[in-house]
Order: sequence, then structure tokens, then C-alpha cells
Amino acid sequence: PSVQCSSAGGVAADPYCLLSSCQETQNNAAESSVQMVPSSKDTSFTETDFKSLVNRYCQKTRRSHSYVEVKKDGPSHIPHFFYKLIIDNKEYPVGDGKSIMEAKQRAAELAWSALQEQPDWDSMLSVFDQLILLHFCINNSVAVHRFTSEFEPLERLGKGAFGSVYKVRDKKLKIEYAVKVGCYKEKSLREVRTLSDLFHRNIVRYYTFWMQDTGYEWDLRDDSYDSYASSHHEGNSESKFLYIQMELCAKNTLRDWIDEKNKESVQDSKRREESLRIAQEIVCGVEYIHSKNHIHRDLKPANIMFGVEGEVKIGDFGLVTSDDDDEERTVCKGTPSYMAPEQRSERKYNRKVDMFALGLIFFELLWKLSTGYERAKIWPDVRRQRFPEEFSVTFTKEKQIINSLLSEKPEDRPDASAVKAELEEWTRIFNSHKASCQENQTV
Ligand SMILES: Nc1ncnc2c1ncn2[C@@H]1O[C@H](COP(=O)(O)OP(=O)(O)OP(=O)(O)O)[C@@H](O)[C@H]1O
Repeated sequence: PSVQCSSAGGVAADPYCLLSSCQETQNNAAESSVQMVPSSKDTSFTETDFKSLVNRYCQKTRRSHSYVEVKKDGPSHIPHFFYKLIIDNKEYPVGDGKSIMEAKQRAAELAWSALQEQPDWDSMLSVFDQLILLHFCINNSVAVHRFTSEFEPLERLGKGAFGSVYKVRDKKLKIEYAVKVGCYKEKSLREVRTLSDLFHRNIVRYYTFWMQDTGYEWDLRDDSYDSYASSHHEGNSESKFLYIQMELCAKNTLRDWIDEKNKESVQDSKRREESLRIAQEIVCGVEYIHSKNHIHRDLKPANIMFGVEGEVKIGDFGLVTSDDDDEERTVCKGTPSYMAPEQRSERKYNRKVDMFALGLIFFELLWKLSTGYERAKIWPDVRRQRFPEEFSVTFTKEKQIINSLLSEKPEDRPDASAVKAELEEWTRIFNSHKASCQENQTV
């Protein structure tokens, strides 16, 4: 980044110029600090994080600060935001932007500029504090911000144990994607490694990943972005954030689909037909995952999404592992209510844990459970292959498949290819039966 300092007193908005008005020795220190900016840094994504800078400044000078929304303009699908920064009851100019984050950044930039024009600017911070701020600018504010440089964050889609998932638009391509942001741990690369190995219609498509020094937190209510980024940095300057760019799926997961269906008054044949289609697609995805020697380990409706054509997309590979028979596993990884019995208690298990979860998902797809209470009551029985009477009568064939998937012993559970074949055959029979019924009705 270019370093252009104005002469004593009036310091330019560039945060590197913090020390430009100090005495000569301090000036030298500043110059040498400025030279600390690595020349090899990829400046194409460089931007100054004024929000973090103002936050740091306020912490150092013990000032209170808050962002206040001034107004929101434009149509609801492309709103334009206006924010101002108030520091110790003093208001600074209004900044605007296409997102709240952008407007706050702009407001912080304007406030930062104004702050430096104050006559007592130099005396407000000790030289030491100025150096700390400068160091902060160099190490954080100008770190590569690939996420916000390449993408425009549009909304937060969800939050899980690993981090948050954002809907974003690629600024150049104008294409929307999902980007998952979380704290980097060696384990989290497992998801990236697996996703990059998988290419299938029923699996969330992975594009790329990268690491950044800064995290990103979308929070409309407060400024948790600042504390999120700085708290990770203060405690551990080595901490990194992992960004995973994926295909964007529909907002509603299979969990939402099931919940919606459960609100309908009757258990209709359309639900059965759609459930069979969804079940087939899930099993196709699982067959593929297993063919690549992976175990998903956390199959559940909340981790199953839909693509643009309504096709099933299996996601959240955070617990994926390789299906190596000899490997010792961590007990109780996954979501307890969908876990196979051996996954809850044993160190050795295999891909058949996914088949158990599939059995439970198939049951939930088909059977209307009106309340959480009803679900809680019935669930332990279903896990032990005990089904409601009416379910067994209405869904004879499906019950047979689900029953085999919920076998206590993993070796008694069919593999994905066998279930796929059975489901295909049953769907064919079911659809032709339905077509002939409809024909009889019209005649
Ligand atoms: N590719 C995507 N497109 C659209 N929404 C997504 C996408 N990936 C994830 N989401 C949404 O974000 C939410 C959280 O994602 P995900 O479950 O992968 O995060 P996580 O931190 O790994 O969660 P978990 O606690 O389940 O491990 C999901 O429930 C889903 O609603």
C-alpha cells in the first residue's frame, strides 16, 4: 500500500500516518514500522478495516462508541443503508453502503479521518499506543481481505458449530455462492478435502477454499464483527480463518420441508410420492459418498438441502471420515437422535452408520408427526424397529426397507446400492399403480 503522510499536525486519512507528526525519533520508529509492511503482500485484495481501527482506538483511549442507523433507502430487495458513528457523544459524518457492514465501514472511515484533524490528536495517544495502533493496522487492517474484496455478503444463511454460512455475490462474475466461514483447525480441512473429492448432483458442490487472518461476522444487532476478529487475534496472533466457497442451495433444508409437511392437515399421497423421490436422491448421494470410501456420519434433515431444480444436496461434511475398517473412531460423534447404536458407544464402526440415519430420515419423510411431543414419544420406538400400527399398514413396502435400515447389527443393514435399487423398483410400481387409479377415476 502507498504511504503518503502529510506534514505535522494534519495527518492524512491513511492510517499508516499515525506517527507522522511525532518527534524525529518517533518518526524514525514510524518509518521503520511502515517498512514492516511486507512488500510481497498481495495488494490486489488490500483494504483498510476502519471499523477495527476505530474500535482499537476507542479501546486504547477508553472512549465509548456506537453505530447508529440513520436511514434505509431503496426497494426492499436492494436496500441502501446509512450509518453514523458516535464516539463519546460526538457524532461523525454519515456513511452509506449496500450492506450494513459496508455503511458502518464507510462511517468508520469518515470518523477516522475527522478524528485525525482534531487539534489535540497527537496528545490523545501515547507514542506507545500509537505504535501499537500502527502495528495493528499493518498486521490486521491491511491483511488480505479476500472475502470482502471478491464477494459482496448478502445475508447470513445459517450458523453451526464450525461457523457461519453466508449467501454472497461474486463481484466480478455476478454469480451467487455460499461461503462458510469458521476458525481454522486442522480438523476443519477434513471437510474441504472431502468436498474437493466429490462431484455429484446430490452433493453440495465445492469450489475453493482459502485462509485469512480475519474472520467475518454478520450481526445486525451489534458490532460483534470487531470483537470476533480482534478477540481471536489478541489471544492468538497465529489464528486463521477458513473460508469455503460452495454452490448456493435453497434456504429451506429438508428439516423445513418435513416441518411444513407436518403442518398439513392430512397425510396425503403427494407426500408419499415426493418422499420417495427425495429418499432416492439421498440414497444416490450416499451411495456415491460410500463409493469414494467416506462416511458422512452426520446425516440428518438439517444437513440435507435442495438445489435450484429442487434436487437433493447433501451438505455439512464436517464430520466426514474415511471408511477404513481398522480405524479407531471417536465415540459419539454426530447428532445423537440420528446416530446408529454402535456410533454412540463403540470405537469401531463403518459406513453402515449412515444407513441407520437414512432409515430414520425415510421414516420422518413419510410419517406426519404433528408435535415435538409426539416425535419425542415415538422416536425411541422407531429406533428399535417398532412402528405405529397405521404406518405399518399404509406403508408396507417402505416399512420393510426402513426396518432393514434400522437393524441393530450393522451387518444386517443393506448397503446404499441395494436400497437404491429397491426404492427405484418400488417407485416404479407405486407410480404405475397411481397412474392406473387416476385413469379409472377419469373414465
Ligand atoms: N451451500 C449452502 N447453501 C445454502 N445454505 C447453506 C449452505 N451450506 C450451509 N447452509 C446453511 O447454513 C447452515 C449451517 O451450515 P452447516 O451445517 O454446514 O454449518 P456447520 O457449522 O458445519 O454446522 P454443524 O453444527 O451442523 O456442524 C445450514 O443449516 C444451512 O441452512
